[in-house]
Amino acid sequence: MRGVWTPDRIRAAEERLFEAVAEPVVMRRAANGVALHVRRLLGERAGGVAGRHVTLLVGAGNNGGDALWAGALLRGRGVGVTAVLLAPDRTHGEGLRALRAAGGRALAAEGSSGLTSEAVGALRRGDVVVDGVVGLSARGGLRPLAAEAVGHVGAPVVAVDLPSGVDPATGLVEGPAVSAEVTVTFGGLKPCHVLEEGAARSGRVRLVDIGLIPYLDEPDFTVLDPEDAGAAWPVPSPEDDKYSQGVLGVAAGSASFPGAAMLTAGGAVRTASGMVRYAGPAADAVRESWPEIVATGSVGDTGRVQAWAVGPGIGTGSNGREVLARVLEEARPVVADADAITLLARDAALWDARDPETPLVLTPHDGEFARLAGERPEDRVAAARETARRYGVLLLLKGNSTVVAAPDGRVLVHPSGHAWPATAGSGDVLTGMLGKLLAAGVEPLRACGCAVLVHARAAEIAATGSAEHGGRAPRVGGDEEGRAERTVGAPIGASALLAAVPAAIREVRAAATASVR
Ligand SMILES: NC(=O)C1=CN([C@@H]2O[C@H](COP(=O)(O)OP(=O)(O)OC[C@H]3O[C@@H](n4cnc5c(N)ncnc54)[C@H](OP(=O)(O)O)[C@@H]3O)[C@@H](O)[C@H]2O)[C@@H](O)CC1
Ligand SMILES: [K+]
Repeated sequence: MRGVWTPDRIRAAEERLFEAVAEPVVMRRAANGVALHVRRLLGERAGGVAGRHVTLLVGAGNNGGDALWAGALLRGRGVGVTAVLLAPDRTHGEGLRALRAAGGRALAAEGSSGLTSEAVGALRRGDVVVDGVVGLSARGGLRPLAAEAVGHVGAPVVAVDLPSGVDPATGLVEGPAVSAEVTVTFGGLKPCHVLEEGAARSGRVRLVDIGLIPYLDEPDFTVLDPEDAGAAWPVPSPEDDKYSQGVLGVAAGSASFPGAAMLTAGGAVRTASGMVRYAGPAADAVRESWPEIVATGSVGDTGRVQAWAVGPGIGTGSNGREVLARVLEEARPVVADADAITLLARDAALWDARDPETPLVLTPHDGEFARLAGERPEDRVAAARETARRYGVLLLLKGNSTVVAAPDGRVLVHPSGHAWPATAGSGDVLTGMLGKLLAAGVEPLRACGCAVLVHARAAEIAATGSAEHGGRAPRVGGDEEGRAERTVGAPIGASALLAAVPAAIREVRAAATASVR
């Protein structure tokens, strides 16, 4: 599990650190980390370090200072280094002196009409480009000269702290921005590394210890790693029977639209052993697809369950409303998706059926969220947190970066880095998976985080066939640590995702086992 801190809180921790350790010492630590990861990337992409060429794109602040110091260190390893200075009269003085003393070159980016041809040549020549344009103090989209320079970068980029052009606090991008192969950040992750377009633009994020950790407070939110999901995933113990592992009730689909029922129920069956009961008009179709499910026609006939998954395909008319009200009255943990969210958004009386002490998880995409909150989410973390608090629910806001907020203010984010789950019926599978984790007694916020992570990984496995490669996706360029965007894949449907859920579970469980060795 990794913490994520807002830029303001990182800065506050930095202030406390600087009372104990001189600022230039901290900057040298940061630059050491940058130089290390540049060397690694040169090894991967240029086949070695000495004799290769690195271009630094340097802005006016300390972010540029980090890049210049890293350049000086790289000179010491025989790397040719050219710094392109976007603001020569405001460049970090000590960093520039260090680079020049080490034999690096520096040139002004701007000529009489935009970028000089020398600057363009340097940006094109680098085997790796270091992005030191702007870091934590970034405001708005890239300035025109910086934007023009970024447009000429063709080589793989190591971003210092964050990819320039990405808003540090939200991950949103306005106009041109750097797409990094590797982002080297300091002390703690920032929201831009895991949210919105920033997550994909950050590439592989590498955290460097600059001595900040003791000065950081509680993180603003956290990111689960595969080993966290693996450690929490329920598996039967020798004392277990089918009931003790948690029984899930599924109320989804209709006679004319049985697909939602089959996918939701399937998500539950593939997630954990134990038992799944189905209640609704698609009982025959569900029995046929999933003979292990006990299927009945209505919620009232279902028998005891430990949790409910309700909503996909139940409709938003009176039948759907009745099903949802009946499920809520049982005072068991509930995951409510799709039509159930629409019903809850427009019918305040439905909330009266709910026991406020019992966990209720809502899993909206942005459109459904707008029905609940009155507007589409902009700052997704703040929006999810506020809506979770207002309704007293766990709010799982689906998207490329999925945000899960608990009513007590805790937030988990899952940056999937790929969009393979964006396929019809995929949300139904997630609802079933999450319901089964709730039925098994997994703490609700963690259950949400685990379900989202495994669901996203299952989609990736289905799209790329990566489970056939020993659990690792085949990567373009042979980079085993590369991110999902560089994975070769083919579009999938939700049934393929569902079929890959066990492989994804095995993978996270293997990661958990490896991490305790
Ligand atoms: N404190 C420390 O010792 C440590 C700090 N560390 C490092 O320092 C970084 C923070 O440094 P920082 O605060 O100096 O600001 P920084 O992000 O470099 O940018 C400021 C300049 O950029 C400009 N600018 C703004 N927006 C822009 C845009 N959209 N497009 C283009 N330009 C834009 C703005 O220009 P102005 O508005 O003045 O014209 C301003 O002058 C942090 O990310 C980390 O790398 C590490 O070494 C650890 C120790
Ligand atoms: K940067």
